[in-house]
Amino acid sequence: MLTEVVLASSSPRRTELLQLLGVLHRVYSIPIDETFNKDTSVSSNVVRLAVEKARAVAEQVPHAWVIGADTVVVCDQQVYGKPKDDAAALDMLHALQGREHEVFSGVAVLNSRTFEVQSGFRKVKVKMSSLTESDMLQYIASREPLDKAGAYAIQGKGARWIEWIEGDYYAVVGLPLELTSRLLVASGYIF
Ligand SMILES: Cc1cn([C@H]2C[C@H](O)[C@@H](COP(=O)(O)OP(=O)(O)OP(=O)(O)O)O2)c(=O)[nH]c1=O
Repeated sequence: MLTEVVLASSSPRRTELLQLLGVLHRVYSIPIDETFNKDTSVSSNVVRLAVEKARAVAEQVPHAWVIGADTVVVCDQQVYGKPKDDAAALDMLHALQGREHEVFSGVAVLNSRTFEVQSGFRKVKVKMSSLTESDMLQYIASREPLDKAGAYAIQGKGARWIEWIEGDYYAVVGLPLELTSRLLVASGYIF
């Protein structure tokens, strides 16, 4: 019998999104090495990292559904995670502005009693409008880009420059909710 849901994430957005579903949970995050493996696809990397985040927590928490997730932005075969500083954020915004790119979000639900895993990913196309140099510098000065993959937040001030998306909005924010619900149900969670 599993007794609780644990979100293995330090992202305040992910806990807010999980709350939208009405899934009571606590947050417990253990940092892992998030280095991408260049020999495998982006989708398999985000799924692997989601599983690793969940597994690290599952080792400490018995009898839980442990949820892990990972989100990256891809443009021109370049993979963008969270920028390490302002200069990296500026480089990312330069690369993405005026272009279409893809957001990949992997999710894993791990049963910490059996270590059985349900996992998957969502890919979303996003079109960002053109930004001036001053738009980018002002946006970085707001600090919003610093903890976001691709250096923007669709759910924040970055929304000013999102022309359209094709796919699950919640996957861009960091937790695809339809997929997460499906994985929870497949793991025996009852809504
Ligand atoms: C593209 C985009 C990303 N993001 C966020 C979602 C994720 O929090 C972050 C990507 O980094 P992740 O490494 O996926 O997650 P994290 O470091 O924030 O949290 P943890 O690893 O502990 O789970 O970027 C947005 O909030 N809005 C957006 O529009």
